[in-house]
Amino acid sequence: MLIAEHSGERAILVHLDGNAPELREDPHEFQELAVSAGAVVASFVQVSRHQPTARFLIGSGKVEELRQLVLSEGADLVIFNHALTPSQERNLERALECRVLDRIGLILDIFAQRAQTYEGKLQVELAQLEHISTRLVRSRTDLSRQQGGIGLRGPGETQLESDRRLLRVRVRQIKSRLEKVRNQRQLARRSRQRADMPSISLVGYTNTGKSTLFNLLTESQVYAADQLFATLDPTVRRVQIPELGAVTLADTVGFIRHLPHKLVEAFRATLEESANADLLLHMIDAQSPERDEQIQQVQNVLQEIEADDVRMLEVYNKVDLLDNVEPHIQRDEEGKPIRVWISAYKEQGIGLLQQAIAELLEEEIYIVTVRLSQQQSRLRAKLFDLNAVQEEIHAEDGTSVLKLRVAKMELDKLLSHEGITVADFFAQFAQ
Ligand SMILES: Nc1nc2c(ncn2[C@@H]2O[C@H](COP(=O)(O)OP(=O)(O)OP(=O)(O)O)[C@@H](O)[C@H]2O)c(=O)[nH]1
Ligand SMILES: [Mg+2]
Repeated sequence: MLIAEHSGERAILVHLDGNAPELREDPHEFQELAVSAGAVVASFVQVSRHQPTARFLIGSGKVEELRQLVLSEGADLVIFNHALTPSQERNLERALECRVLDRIGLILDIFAQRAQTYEGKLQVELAQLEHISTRLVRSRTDLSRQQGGIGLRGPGETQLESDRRLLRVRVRQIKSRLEKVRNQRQLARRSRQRADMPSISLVGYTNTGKSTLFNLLTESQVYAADQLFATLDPTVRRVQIPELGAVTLADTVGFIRHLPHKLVEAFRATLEESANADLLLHMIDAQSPERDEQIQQVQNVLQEIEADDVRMLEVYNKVDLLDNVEPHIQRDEEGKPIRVWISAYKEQGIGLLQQAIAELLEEEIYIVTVRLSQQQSRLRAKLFDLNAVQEEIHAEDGTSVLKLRVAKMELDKLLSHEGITVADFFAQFAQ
């Protein structure tokens, strides 16, 4: 299943044209996926087939053509740009005498190659095992039907039984390990929240430039490349936004259309970081011919992970490749930034982006200096409990001057417990 082990394998790509929704994949993206997995494209075959067949997905005449092509090209594997059922995959492998991979297997393979962290690796392995296990179950049914079942509990089936048992054990093991890692990550997230820094998550279709922007803003060196799914593991860094202060910025895995459901499941936990962010930066490749479709795909996934109600700023990237578009901020009727046009690569419009981020997040936090007397020691203690105090200066007259930076919601809650309105608090204490 893994292409990784022998990168540079020669692959024949098969893409079906058709009207059915599951056939509406992008042939260009398919090539990029295959290359991202390390395959050498020996041949690209476009098959027009309005009614995919159950046995092979494609017609048997086409299967024969493909078999010839496998021979003449000396191909190592044939990759389909669509989901194959386990039995289609097996029928094709037999007929073509060659390894066959479907779209899900291909994406899983790329994920397996890219995963860096312990958690990422576990997630991919889980998705792969689950992908394999459906295939094992089906082959057992096929086998018993073929052999009539009676007296045929031969070694084949025993092997399958024990394979399945091993799979189940491994799946359980991975799930419990994942649970542990996730608990740790949640703790880390809580402590970030306690530090009371607004959090920003970069989301978007794969290859739109998220990591390029991340590196630029955080002055770090996350892997950015002209490959699909260059980033798999979320990276979180602290960065200073002028006019705003410190925030956390997370780079995340890129999305893709028809992301296999198993993978959305597997990466749910990491993507959920995005659902907890104060602001999403939705990176968009402004010059992609597939731009609108990609935006829609990302919206769908955001909905699935329940992050669609998080405040969002669209970042139209790669303006350097567009004619007649300069970096700028687009605003809604109320004047709120909704879209920023930039080039992360050429470092154009970055100041505008930071400005738009500051404007959007400023609404969420108070940054204010207050002077409290000794009578307000209780209030002072509560502000410290909230981690709202960035700096304290004790004045000679016994008052203390506090530099506050606090989420609006949290301060509102605290003050209402204390029986003070926000307006009164500012009127009495703000400097
Ligand atoms: N021309 C141009 N290319 C860009 C720009 N920003 C990024 N790129 C290129 O786009 C490609 C993808 O960039 P990445 O930053 O890896 O994209 P990503 O969104 O992190 O991709 P995944 O991690 O795969 O989701 C790289 O080749 C970048 O050099 C830009 O503003 N202009
Ligand atoms: Mg990336």
